[in-house]
Amino acid sequence: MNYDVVVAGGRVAGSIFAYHAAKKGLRVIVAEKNPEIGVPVQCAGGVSDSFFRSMDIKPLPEFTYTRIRAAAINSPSGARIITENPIIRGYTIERKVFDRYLALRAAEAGADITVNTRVEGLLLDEGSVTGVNLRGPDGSRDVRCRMVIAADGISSRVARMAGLDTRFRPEDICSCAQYEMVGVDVEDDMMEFYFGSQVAPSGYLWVFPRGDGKANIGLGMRRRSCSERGPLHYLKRFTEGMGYQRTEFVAGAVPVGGPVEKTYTDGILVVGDAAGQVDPLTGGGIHIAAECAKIAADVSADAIESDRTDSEFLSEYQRRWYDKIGRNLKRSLKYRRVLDDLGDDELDQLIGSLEGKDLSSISKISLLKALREYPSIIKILKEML
Ligand SMILES: Cc1cc2nc3c(=O)[nH]c(=O)nc-3n(C[C@H](O)[C@H](O)[C@H](O)COP(=O)(O)OP(=O)(O)OC[C@H]3O[C@@H](n4cnc5c(N)ncnc54)[C@H](O)[C@@H]3O)c2cc1C
Repeated sequence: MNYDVVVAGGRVAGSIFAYHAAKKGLRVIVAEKNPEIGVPVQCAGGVSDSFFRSMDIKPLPEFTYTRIRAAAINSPSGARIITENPIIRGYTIERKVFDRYLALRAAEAGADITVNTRVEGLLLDEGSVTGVNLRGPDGSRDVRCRMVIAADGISSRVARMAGLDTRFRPEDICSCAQYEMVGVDVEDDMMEFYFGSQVAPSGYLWVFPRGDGKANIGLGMRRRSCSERGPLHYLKRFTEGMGYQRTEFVAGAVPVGGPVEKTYTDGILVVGDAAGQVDPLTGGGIHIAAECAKIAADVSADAIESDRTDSEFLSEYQRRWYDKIGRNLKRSLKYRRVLDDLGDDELDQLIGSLEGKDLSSISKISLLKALREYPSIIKILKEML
């Protein structure tokens, strides 16, 4: 069968693209190389209310664990700020179930889904995509299509096959390690974040509750040299002696250097982690991947309807997603770089000076006033605010 679009990758970006494209009447097939959608998990599962609102998805009990209302930020020496800012509100979710839910939703909208099937190559005619080569359990087959969506995760091979540069510099990749643990003493509605060179150098450690004493405890860090210890070392150190039981281990990498320069070319759009569409400060990518996938579906439908799958027409995708989230990603990258330069003492000063204050209502001026004894922190905040 011929398709309008072949999607490489069947997680958040791929399935949300497929859902919206199929709804618009496109013939779509999603090829996922793993035998099961959403497995292995590579996520802590924190998702904001705004994701569910903007994607018109109900936070169903089958994939949500706990309702999140607050976040605690812990400094190296133990100072602690708690924020109940509405942007924190959301859920912890089970990605295994959630990713499968998204794929089924796409299938119900009319997309074909095939697992255990890898996009192995692109079929090109004078530089334009005319199809893909798929490799699955029954061998290899060519599928004709008019467009390909590279939703194949960090450092997308599929986009690189089309000549796009989707590589990230090693210092812009956050390596993560996470345990699912039981018997954890954590409040069900609060995410905990820990900073400092002893806990997570050039990154942070998280504790995301899953209810009934279960939690995802993980950390992400950018390694600046090969001799530096990796995230697993710090994760073991943090959790050792706490008496919690480990029930799952997750490892993964997140691109945190901002998006790749070009996310389209003739017949191809790049979406999600593949395009570096991740918040560089938090490493959160679910909401951003989803927004960009929706935009990609709109542009693909227009391109196919007007028989214009050339690079010039598809540049509209980059313009639209950049308009929507480009500025936020740039600002987050700037914040991340500022935080990179903070030593433990400055983190202590910054977090300590805000302890006990209501962060959701604090104004920029009162924040700067409260910090007047710390000129170095004021300098940092002025860059951030
Ligand atoms: C440890 C960790 C914790 C995280 N926690 C959070 C969090 O709490 N909240 C949040 O918002 N974000 C979080 N993220 C980031 C988030 O998981 C990603 O941004 C998001 O999953 C990106 O989705 P995606 O669909 O773009 O890519 P991916 O999830 O990487 O999916 C790509 C898919 O493509 C498939 N694939 C690859 N190559 C091919 C091919 N050639 N053919 C077919 N299929 C292929 C892969 O098997 C995979 O299923 C976390 C990431 C990590 C590593």
